[in-house]
Amino acid sequence: MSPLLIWGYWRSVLARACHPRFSAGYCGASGRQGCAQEPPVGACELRGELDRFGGVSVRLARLGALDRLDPAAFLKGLQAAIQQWRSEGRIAVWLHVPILQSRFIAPAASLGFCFHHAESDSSTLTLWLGEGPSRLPGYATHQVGVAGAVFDENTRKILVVQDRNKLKNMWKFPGGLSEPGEDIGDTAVREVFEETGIKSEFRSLLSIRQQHTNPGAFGKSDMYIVCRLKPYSFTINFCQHECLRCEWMDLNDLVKAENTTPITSRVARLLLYGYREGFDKIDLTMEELPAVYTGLVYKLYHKELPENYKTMPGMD
Ligand SMILES: NC(=O)C1=CN([C@@H]2O[C@H](COP(=O)(O)OP(=O)(O)OC[C@H]3O[C@@H](n4cnc5c(N)ncnc54)[C@H](O)[C@@H]3O)[C@@H](O)[C@H]2O)C=CC1
Ligand SMILES: [Mg+2]
Repeated sequence: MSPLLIWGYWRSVLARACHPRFSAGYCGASGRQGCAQEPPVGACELRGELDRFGGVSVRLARLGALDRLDPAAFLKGLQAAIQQWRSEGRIAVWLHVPILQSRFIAPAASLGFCFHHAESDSSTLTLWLGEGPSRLPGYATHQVGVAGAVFDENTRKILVVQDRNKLKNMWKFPGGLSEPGEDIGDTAVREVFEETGIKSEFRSLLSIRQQHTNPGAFGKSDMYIVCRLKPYSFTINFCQHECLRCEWMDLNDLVKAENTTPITSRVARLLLYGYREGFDKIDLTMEELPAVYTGLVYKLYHKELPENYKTMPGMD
């Protein structure tokens, strides 16, 4: 296909996207106009989608002939489409760009698009078309780190490490960054095992620290959560890449230690309190509950609620 023909093809795709039919239905929607009613074949996968807030989502991966379209032609097409979307009262455009078609990012940016977020194989740009400042939600704002305070009640020992590659050698709890879709407790158990070789199980959540403009979080905010874990193996086999030292330390010694971080020292005191007065004083325990609308489940963490309070209909 000549560049002109390709452009003609793509323009017709955009025209289809801009056509009132576009605003009346969208691919995959259980609405008035399903894909089956939309000639020609393939048109529905080439169209943008209208979201429930009045924004338009355009997925370049679905526009096949785009492989051979040059950025200047894309710029013109996008300009015309934006004009159309404005006239239709659309509030925003979401442009999803596969990494191999990143040459379209600069033309989009020249029309006012900004990065919203990127995944490993694509980026998403947005353009606000509505009144006033953008009301589009931002992307992820925090990195989540989780540490495991592995405490052995029988010996009163707590598992601590010193990180390699740190300027100061401070005792701290083993831990690391949560992976996408990973439960907090699972992160703690996994990181403890990877860094120390100790097997453990989740007991409770003890503390949450929130810190902004964290250098370790690429300047974003950091949420650092410490969990109480119960060990069921005791032989240390620590990771030489990540840790310099690892040991079972008497909890009292950690409370008194000077070469430790403030958060470790505070959580050590919390554990000592729980050990002496009962862990129910310090534990936020976890329960899995069903999400009302999505059919998914979630984990809820809070102080233990007595059984009769869980089921009681109300209070006078
Ligand atoms: N107060 C405390 O006791 C401390 C809390 N934290 C918190 O722990 C969480 C992160 O835990 P980590 O143990 O750091 O994560 P992690 O256990 O997932 O380890 C990160 C790994 O990535 C490596 N790494 C980091 N940046 C790198 C780079 N630019 N190039 C190559 N390798 C790199 C590190 O050497 C380490 O091996 C965060 O939430 C942080 O705020 C971290 C240190 C101390
Ligand atoms: Mg770590």
